[in-house]
Amino acid sequence: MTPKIVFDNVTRRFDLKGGSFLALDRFSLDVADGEFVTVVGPSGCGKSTALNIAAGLLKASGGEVTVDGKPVEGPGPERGMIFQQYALFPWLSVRDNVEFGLRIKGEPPARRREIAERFIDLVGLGQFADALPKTLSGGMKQRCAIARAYAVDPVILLMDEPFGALDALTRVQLQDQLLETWSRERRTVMFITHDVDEAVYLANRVVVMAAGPGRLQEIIEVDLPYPRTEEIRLSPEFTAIRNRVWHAVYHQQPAQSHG
Ligand SMILES: Nc1ncnc2c1ncn2[C@@H]1O[C@H](COP(=O)(O)OP(=O)(O)OP(=O)(O)O)[C@@H](O)[C@H]1O
Repeated sequence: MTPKIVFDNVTRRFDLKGGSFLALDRFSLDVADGEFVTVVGPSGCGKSTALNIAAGLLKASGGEVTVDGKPVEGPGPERGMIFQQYALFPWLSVRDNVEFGLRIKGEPPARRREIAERFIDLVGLGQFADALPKTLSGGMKQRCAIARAYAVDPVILLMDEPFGALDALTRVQLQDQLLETWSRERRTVMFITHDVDEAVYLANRVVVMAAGPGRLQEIIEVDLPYPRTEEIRLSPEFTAIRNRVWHAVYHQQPAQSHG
């Protein structure tokens, strides 16, 4: 089967005074349709750079990203992006935030409302549909951002540390909610995190990156069944995979020099 997203030797340099900085060096990865891939690695290893190139927010200096075989040339409605900072419109209610993308898509009002309600319920914000973002907790805002991203029906979700700013309990709840939504509304997900447990708990595969320059280090299969549960999280099998990922992230060899 053709992969959904292909990173083919993607390189990104940033211009600096007196030269350039290699942020991502020949990064290659295939993400299958419906797959949940998490990306971990030390700060500065190019995780966001890679994701932003796939989102079409940043251009590659070399190589390319394709989605369904077509080169990414800019943002597109089939790719939804969720950031750590919730990026909600503060003057719009939860419902209007979720409806926003549908409005741009040209959905008629009744249909917008119906879709928005479904996703607001799905993330457990049914009672807060009329609330403004400033009255919500961080976790609720992030659930609203997830509902908004899902509502426009992107086949791909690109998530950059979406739970990074949340407390541990809310984080675990949102992980379960995201997996539940993912299993119902099957999407291809690429999810950046600094949290090794989160990376293993969510993923089919964990992509470990290395810094200096940013590159692919190792891909680790997570051979654990879905639905993921607390039992799985506490199982020796989970711990074994977590330890492998931990080792790959925290005991990296320096890059081999290449001309
Ligand atoms: N616009 C830019 N100009 C110059 N350098 C940049 C720019 N954006 C990113 N970089 C550099 O590229 C490298 C990779 O950045 P990136 O944000 O992709 O890393 P990351 O792995 O997502 O890091 P973190 O985990 O800290 O968020 C970093 O060293 C960063 O300083």
